[in-house]
Amino acid sequence: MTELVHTRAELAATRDGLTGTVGVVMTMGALHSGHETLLRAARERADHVLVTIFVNPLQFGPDEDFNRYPRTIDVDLEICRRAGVAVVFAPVVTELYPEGKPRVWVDPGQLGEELEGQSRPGFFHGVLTVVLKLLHVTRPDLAFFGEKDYQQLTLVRRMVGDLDVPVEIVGVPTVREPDGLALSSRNRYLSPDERAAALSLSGALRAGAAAAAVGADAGAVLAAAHAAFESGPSGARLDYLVLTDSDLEPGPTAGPARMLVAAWVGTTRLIDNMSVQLAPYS
Ligand SMILES: Nc1ncnc2c1ncn2[C@@H]1O[C@H](COP(=O)(O)OP(=O)(O)OP(=O)(O)O)[C@@H](O)[C@H]1O
Ligand SMILES: CC(C)(CO)[C@@H](O)C(=O)[O-]
Ligand code: BAL
Repeated sequence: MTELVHTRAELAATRDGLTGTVGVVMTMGALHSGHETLLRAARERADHVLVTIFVNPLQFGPDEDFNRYPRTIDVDLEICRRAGVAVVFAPVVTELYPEGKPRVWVDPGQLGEELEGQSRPGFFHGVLTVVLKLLHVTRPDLAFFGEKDYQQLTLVRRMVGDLDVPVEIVGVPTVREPDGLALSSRNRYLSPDERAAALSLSGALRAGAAAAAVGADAGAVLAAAHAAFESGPSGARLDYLVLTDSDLEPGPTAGPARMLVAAWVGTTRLIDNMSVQLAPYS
């Protein structure tokens, strides 16, 4: 049975009653198969799975979609029940921020200002602040994050390392539609034409990965990805398309690397990323 709790006091009491290991999956709700994969991964590794559902106002800019973000709590609960989730913590905003915005925030450092942080100023300050708070109130042994939000996963790992937070962070590979589109709650904003245009993101990444697979160097990999984006379905406007090393440090590298893309499709901003293996320097 899945227990739904809304307050920190209820959560603390329920958490105290869980014996064995606890895995947390933090979400903003509007659950889809990507989230279900995280729930399964958590079930496999932990004795109990605790899910948080919270649309965190701190990570939304003034012109972003906080108000229209999909809220589907009944369906979300059913998904959690089917997945064997022990506890769902779904607080209202004032439960986590009783005095409005906190005075003290987590500073994500330089990487927090780049890529997503450059396009969404303050985004990672808001994400890391709420993640740290949710880690404190849920007290998990393990916390599961999707690679779909690769920069977020990287920064959460850095935060728990740099600030000595006693939790293991587990990354879960991106779940995609059969045609390559990464699952995302924001996909439900897309019209049929926009849904087609959204394939430009995964198409670019796949072209880059394919070039790397036949030995292209970093410059050629990036060029192949850009060319695929430009010649892909029309309607997507590129924000960034970059190649970094696996820790998101810039510069072409040999060995494991990461290609990341963000683009606007209509009024919806989508992100995606893929690992690419660059040939060793000869
Ligand atoms: N396709 C996916 N594959 C793997 N993990 C995912 C996928 N989509 C979301 N996640 C992970 O689920 C967790 C909760 O994400 P969130 O609730 O923001 O969903 P989302 O689909 O990323 O939403 P949005 O469209 O707003 O970005 C995050 O760790 C995120 O990386
Ligand atoms: C980690 C998170 C739940 C923090 O609000 C959010 O950024 C998300 O859903 O990826
Ligand atoms: N999926 C990351 C949370 C966000 O885009 O706000």
